[in-house]
Amino acid sequence: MSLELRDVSRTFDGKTAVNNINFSANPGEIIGLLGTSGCGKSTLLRAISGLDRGYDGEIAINGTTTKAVHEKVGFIFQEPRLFPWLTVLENVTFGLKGDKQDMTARAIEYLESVGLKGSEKLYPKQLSGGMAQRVAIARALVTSPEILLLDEPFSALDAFTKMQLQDLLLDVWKTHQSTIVLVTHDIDETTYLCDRIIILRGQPGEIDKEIEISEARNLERGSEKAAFYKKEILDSLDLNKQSSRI
Ligand SMILES: Nc1ncnc2c1ncn2[C@@H]1O[C@H](COP(=O)(O)OP(=O)(O)OP(=O)(O)O)[C@@H](O)[C@H]1O
Repeated sequence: MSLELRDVSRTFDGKTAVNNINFSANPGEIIGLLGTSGCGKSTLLRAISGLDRGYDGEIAINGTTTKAVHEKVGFIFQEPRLFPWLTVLENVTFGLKGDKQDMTARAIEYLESVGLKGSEKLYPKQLSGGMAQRVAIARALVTSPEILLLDEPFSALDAFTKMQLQDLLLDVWKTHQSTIVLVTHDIDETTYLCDRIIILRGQPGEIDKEIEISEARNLERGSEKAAFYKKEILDSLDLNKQSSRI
């Protein structure tokens, strides 16, 4: 599904958090939203998800303007937000409509696809951080979202688990081809995963730059080309003071 934001602004108690945001995502594209703390990244995701309707401007999903929570939009947060009293399997099937047996089979299939086969009966307190976030990914995917909104989904994880889950996300993306909007502070994550990176700056946050990764998902971690994009991003965020001193 495509996604388009037209002149989206959000004001809280007279203070503008994001101003005049315009961008679009084609079906199956992975868009990164990058910017320093407080520039309104999560505010934009909440508006796209329909959880917050207090914005100005328009958000169109597949060409249709909507302010409702769209059934084809899934959300993954920084913390897994699992119900502690439910098992892994019950967390994934929670709220699903339809035949219980079918839903259970579907949830098991998704748990398997995120590497959690055999963990269905565990409770959240028995899981590592990475396992819990895998459950959150399975729970988001089981509804077959066509637009997936990720708000710093891996930032609470150690570096190795983070890389494993980035690869897992790419695996599931290859199968489902969801359109993804990824909010992150991790520049390497954006160059590794995204087709385009939208850089927000300021308070209120505005789009400063859009960087297209022409070799999207063909940039190895640590490669020269990935470093080239990283420098471009750091420069545009004014986080490369050394280079301006030379
Ligand atoms: N519900 C709210 N009520 C009042 N102000 C809010 C609300 N939500 C966000 N804001 C304000 O909007 C601005 C943008 O916040 P937001 O959380 O979207 O930024 P962010 O870029 O996601 O930050 P971070 O990277 O630190 O998560 C901040 O000044 C924040 O205080």
